[in-house]
Amino acid sequence: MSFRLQPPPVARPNRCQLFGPGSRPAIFEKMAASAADVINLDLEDSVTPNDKPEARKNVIAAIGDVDWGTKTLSVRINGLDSPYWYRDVVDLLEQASERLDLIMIPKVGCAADIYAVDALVTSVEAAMGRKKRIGFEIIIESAAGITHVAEIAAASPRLQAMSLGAADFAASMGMQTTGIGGTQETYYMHHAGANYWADPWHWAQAAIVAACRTHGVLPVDGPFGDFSDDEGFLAQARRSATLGMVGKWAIHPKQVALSNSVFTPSEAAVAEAREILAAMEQAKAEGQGATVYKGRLVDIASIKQAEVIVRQSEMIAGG
Ligand SMILES: CC(C)(COP(=O)(O)OP(=O)(O)OC[C@H]1O[C@@H](n2cnc3c(N)ncnc32)[C@H](O)[C@@H]1OP(=O)(O)O)[C@@H](O)C(=O)NCCC(=O)NCCSC(=O)C[C@H](O)C(=O)O
Ligand SMILES: [Mg+2]
Repeated sequence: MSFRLQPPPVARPNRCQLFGPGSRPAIFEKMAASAADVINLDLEDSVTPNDKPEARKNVIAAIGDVDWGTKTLSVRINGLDSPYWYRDVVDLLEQASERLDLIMIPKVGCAADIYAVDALVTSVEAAMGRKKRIGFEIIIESAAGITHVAEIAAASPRLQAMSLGAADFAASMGMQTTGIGGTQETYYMHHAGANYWADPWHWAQAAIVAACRTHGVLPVDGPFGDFSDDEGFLAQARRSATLGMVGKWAIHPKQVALSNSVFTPSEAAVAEAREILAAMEQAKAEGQGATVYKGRLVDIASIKQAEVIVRQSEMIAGG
């Protein structure tokens, strides 16, 4: 470990973030009744320009009126390249109840984007005498965003989570696909007459996880567009979890249970992690830094790996 310790991220469950357009208030109660840990009411790309003012009003009313239980409640504002974002921030912080937890900033390209929103949020919060400090979550979904991901992760103490937005990311990168996440038919290796699919999102996810873990931010996988493909969603989510991401978006309610199933450590995984911790306690008592568990090496690093799983499960049980 470096002299600089890796800061822990905020301790709250973030296994699934369920999205819904702010222009569709009929689904807000259904979102609140879902098993998602985080609710994202959208003012950005799922809302047409004509509907933006009405969507803003719907969202502001729903923040106070709907019973969101213990969920983390987030609103995705419009991008800084639009004429809408400042009004989103001002109206939300002047009019919405203190139940609002987070603002999600889309299409972040550099740390200064977050600085700009932070300055406006800080000013309106102070002017309104708001007691609860709003947190931020952001989306990496452009070539600039992934290039500057490390400085973005360090940009504000308000920053709690960072997602990969596969659709805008693919567009910004000029990728030849209209798919949102998951396997891409044309991304494969060919060997001895057979095709082997590779994962075009892997490098961006790994960069996001590294930046987030360095700065104590939760790394989250974004949308999987084909909501009729459960197996495809599960495969994508399992890869993300294996890389260190803590959760995934749902763009349809049927994806919530899938996401929760992947990002909740299984009983077997937790039991094994506890056994590894016990085996290492025993090894320590015998003056050993390493031992054998089920025929494989476990050592001091294994303690940290096992603790990740136990901590996740305890935090989810407590949350
Ligand atoms: C995708 C949808 C438009 C589908 O809506 P619909 O046609 O109504 O679906 P169903 O008929 O299958 O709905 C079944 C029941 O579920 C309710 N419902 C639908 N959607 C939601 C929801 N999001 N939350 C809760 N409940 C929902 C329906 O009302 C039906 O209920 P009932 O009649 O009582 O059975 C729609 O799901 C939708 O709008 N999804 C969210 C879209 C969105 O927010 N997109 C933005 C995020 S993704 C993105 O922005 C890309 C990213 O930035 C990137 O760049 O990668
Ligand atoms: Mg997007």
